[in-house]
Amino acid sequence: MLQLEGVGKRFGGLPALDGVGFTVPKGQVTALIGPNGAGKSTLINCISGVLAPSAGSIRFGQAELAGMAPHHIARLGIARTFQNLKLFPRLSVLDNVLTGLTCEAGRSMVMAMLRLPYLRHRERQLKLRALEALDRFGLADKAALPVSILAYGDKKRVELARACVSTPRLVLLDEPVAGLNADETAAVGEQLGRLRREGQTLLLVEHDMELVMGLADQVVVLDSGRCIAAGSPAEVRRNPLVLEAYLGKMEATA
Ligand SMILES: Nc1ncnc2c1ncn2[C@@H]1O[C@H](COP(=O)(O)OP(=O)(O)OP(=O)(O)O)[C@@H](O)[C@H]1O
Repeated sequence: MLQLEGVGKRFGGLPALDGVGFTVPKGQVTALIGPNGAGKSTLINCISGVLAPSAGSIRFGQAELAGMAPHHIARLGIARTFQNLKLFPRLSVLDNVLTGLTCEAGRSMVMAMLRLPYLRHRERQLKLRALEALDRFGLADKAALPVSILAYGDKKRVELARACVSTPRLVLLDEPVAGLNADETAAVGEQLGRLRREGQTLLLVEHDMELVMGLADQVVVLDSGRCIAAGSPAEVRRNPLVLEAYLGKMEATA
């Protein structure tokens, strides 16, 4: 579904990504792991169009994503969450989730000004979908609240609902449980597990190894901008390069 080949990204001459290549198969969960500064967020930003890669190819079906604008990439069916939340603090929870449907709603802006009955019906449909998405992530009772008053864990779930509301072909998740307590992590893990069972293709960046190992079909390991391993969770877990580069470091700091 998503195919990366030789992806590179330089910041002021320094390589953050160097020749990264792997495939994200349809209907599977691919986890991207690696120590701090390995280049995981940079890669997610290159795939979603926030950054243009300096080299290589990122193919999504027939489309080449490298250098494409984020809104074009979103329109192809790729949604994402952010490591540092990017919600609209002045909007309600429901309206934040509705922004995940702008690709579908935007086309009818001019018609919306005409207040045609069809459009009022369409608006209701979009609201219903947003409410359904909130319900799936256990937030239906908070729909009308300003998002700014929500606890951090709830805000993370609003981002997930916004990413999933458009039923995207691929969801990119940048550290969905970072900063959550054990109960909140378990709840999000359960919700991601449900998405997986429903056949949602996910590319997940996460430091929580328990979540990664329980959820991923394939694990890709980055270290200093390079892909050093890829395989099933069991294969990656016993790969000496990974143990040295990543898990070893974690144990050393534990
Ligand atoms: N906008 C930027 N300008 C300059 N350097 C950057 C920029 N963004 C990232 N980098 C550098 O690129 C490298 C990769 O960073 P990145 O945030 O992608 O790593 P990461 O694997 O996501 O780390 P973490 O797990 O801590 O989030 C780091 O050395 C970082 O300092």
